[in-house]
Amino acid sequence: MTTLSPNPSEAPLASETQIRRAPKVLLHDHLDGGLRPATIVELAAAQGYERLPETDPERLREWFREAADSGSLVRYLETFTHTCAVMQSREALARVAAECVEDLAADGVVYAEVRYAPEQHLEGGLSLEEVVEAVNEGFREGERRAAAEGRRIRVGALLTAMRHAARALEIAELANRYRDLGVVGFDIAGAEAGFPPTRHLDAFEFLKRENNHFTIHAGEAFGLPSIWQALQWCGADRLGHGVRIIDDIQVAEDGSVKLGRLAAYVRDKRIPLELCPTSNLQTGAAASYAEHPIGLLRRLRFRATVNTDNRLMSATSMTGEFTHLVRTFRYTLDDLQWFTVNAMKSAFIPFDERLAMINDVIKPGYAALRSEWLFSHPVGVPS
Ligand SMILES: O=c1[nH]cnc2c1ncn2[C@@H]1O[C@H](CO)[C@@H](O)[C@H]1O
Ligand SMILES: [Zn+2]
Repeated sequence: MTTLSPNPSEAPLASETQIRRAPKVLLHDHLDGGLRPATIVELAAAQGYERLPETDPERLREWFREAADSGSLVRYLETFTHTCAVMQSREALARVAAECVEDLAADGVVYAEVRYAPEQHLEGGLSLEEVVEAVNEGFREGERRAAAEGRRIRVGALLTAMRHAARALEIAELANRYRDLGVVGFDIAGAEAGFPPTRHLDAFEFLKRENNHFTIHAGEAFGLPSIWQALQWCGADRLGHGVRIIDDIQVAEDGSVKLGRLAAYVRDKRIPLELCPTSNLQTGAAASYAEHPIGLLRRLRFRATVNTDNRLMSATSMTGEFTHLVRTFRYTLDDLQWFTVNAMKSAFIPFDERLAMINDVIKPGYAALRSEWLFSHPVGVPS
């Protein structure tokens, strides 16, 4: 008896090599959370920054992972002092941005929205505009280097305002000014508890009047009220994390599920959730991969996406995140394609470009991987 196709109920799990080669889309990645450790060490030495906790790149890599693994978002965020410290000149910003794109392309990411807070890069005397232009220049350089290596990637910038500060309107205006110049949207980040998104209502109202796009970090360290405000007061297009929407979902002992009004709204309106599993384990938003709400949210068909958040602090990559999920939830290539298409549908670039990415890049990429088993054995011989 020959097998015509893999039994769907036993579809093979994606291997790590397949996952790396699969086209991936990343919506939530911080530029200042993804530096190469060797670059931090070099930039610090060149700039005379003497406060790095380690000067050996491998020890520094480990220091970031450990320091970020505290169970608290506030402690996690303290580690960014060192990355931001070395990102204060045009050259440093362009270099970090170019390397970011190269690293994402090598990981098989075909489209990414990378965010950073321009207001955190002014200590060397740059203006907000110069910061944005330096990062854009780096992104374009990274795309060219990736193309020269035979890798295709497109990267858009999201400008973040820090929620404890008071510059959100200014940063939103900056995002709007650079809208057709490499910046695709706006975000707020930083410590969540005590800094509700409604503090920055003027920025969100401005962007809505301009028909512009924004996401809001909400429902990570703080729960449903933060998600509710981000959506119903501020009008966010997407939720950065949003993982705590789980607090509004009840699963009974017989397995039946009841959604509260907010969770139902999020699912019905197809609000994208920028989930970042490893980051959530570090900040205490989830106890383990197995208990991470992404399993349930995927089953309930929320618009769930998979993201890295901070590749340095979380010692991760898109391949790493997908690999953890495949091992934990036994996801197949079909599941990974589902997350990827969800992410591409939720990107802030124009609809026709999203559609072309889905139909001409993502689906053919997964189809090629899925069909490999056909060519792994001679005709007439059972696989
Ligand atoms: O998971 C997160 N939650 C909230 N804020 C974050 C997270 N990761 C990074 N940042 C903050 O965003 C700034 C701009 O990139 C970073 O400097 C960090 O303070
Ligand atoms: Zn984040």
